[in-house]
Amino acid sequence: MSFLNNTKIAVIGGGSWATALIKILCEQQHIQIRWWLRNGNDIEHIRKFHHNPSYLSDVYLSPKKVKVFEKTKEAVKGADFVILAVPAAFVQESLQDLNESHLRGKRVVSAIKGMIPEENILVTDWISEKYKVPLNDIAVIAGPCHAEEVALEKQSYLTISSTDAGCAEDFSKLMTCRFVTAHPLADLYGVEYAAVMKNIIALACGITHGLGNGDNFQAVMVSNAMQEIRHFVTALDPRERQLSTSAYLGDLLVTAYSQFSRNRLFGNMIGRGYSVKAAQLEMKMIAEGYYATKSIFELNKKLHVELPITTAVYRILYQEESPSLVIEELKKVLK
Ligand SMILES: NC(=O)c1ccc[n+]([C@@H]2O[C@H](COP(=O)([O-])OP(=O)(O)OC[C@H]3O[C@@H](n4cnc5c(N)ncnc54)[C@H](O)[C@@H]3O)[C@@H](O)[C@H]2O)c1
Ligand SMILES: O=P(O)(O)OC[C@H](O)CO
Repeated sequence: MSFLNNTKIAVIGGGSWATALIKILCEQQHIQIRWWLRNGNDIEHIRKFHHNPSYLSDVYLSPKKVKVFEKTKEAVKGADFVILAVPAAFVQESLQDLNESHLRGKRVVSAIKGMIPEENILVTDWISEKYKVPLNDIAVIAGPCHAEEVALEKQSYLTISSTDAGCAEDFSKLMTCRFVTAHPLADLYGVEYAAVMKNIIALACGITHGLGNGDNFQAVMVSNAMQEIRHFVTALDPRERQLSTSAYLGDLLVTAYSQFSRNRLFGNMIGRGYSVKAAQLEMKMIAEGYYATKSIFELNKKLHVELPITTAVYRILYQEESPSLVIEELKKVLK
């Protein structure tokens, strides 16, 4: 019997990505999914009707495979893998009832493309420091993949990155199904930082589009962004990496250009004149790039890497500078 049979997976989070990941996992024949959501009404609804009423409500969630829990402690009980799929800003609050013992012996997979705000550290580092999970038992899910397209069963690709090849390979098998191909990769930090930074770039693309700039300028910004990502990631973790592959460039492209991108949508509202508060209130979904901008900007105070796009977004979001003036200045430094 392969390890895929009867694998128990806890999923933490009730948003679109958690729902999409559960849909992918439900493609495995013998699997037990233990799902924690914070919203009690959603829990009731899923138990009764087998759909998440708040996100991707068309997705059927097989009751034979999916059990829903009110408490995180219950959800992680006996799990082989624990997937974290809440926005980074809420991960501490979501896991507050857990201690080291609850995650002992389990592999933890972060599906989060963000950093812990205030601490400015990667989610994987936070998990390994706070819960003493060995780094080799930690992985991240990356790649150009929107939950909305998973719901529609559109062919998608994921990258599972870990410092441990076995951990990445095992989890890739669980994530591969009729409409998803998952590949393992051994670049935990590179993949995770690139995923955080692409959200800032998508926000910048949204801002410039909202201001009336076109595809020509966006193409220049995306290509400059790859340099920005390369320099920053290399300063933190120097090594050979193929940044033109889907885990890095692919993810940046889908976020920068897709109609489904939360970060681009959020930026677009800012470009059209919304305040940060108004844009956040208007969106039911979370734009990770808002928090990431501050974390990367703060982290860079020690590294001093040239980050013109991130700096421009920081000035607009956190220093309330005029989007049009900041983007006009940015145009002078991009090549
Ligand atoms: N949606 C995607 O296509 C996609 C793809 C890849 C990665 N991700 C990543 O997955 C993570 C989750 O994003 P998502 O798209 O599922 O989010 P979402 O915007 O669809 O849903 C918002 C989530 O935030 C939770 N939330 C909102 N306010 C909260 C609060 N005050 N306290 C605690 N939780 C709160 C909601 O319960 C819900 O789980 C993010 O890091 C995102 O970058 C998303
Ligand atoms: O494109 P966004 O801003 O919705 O982010 C979602 C995912 O990170 C895409 O891979």
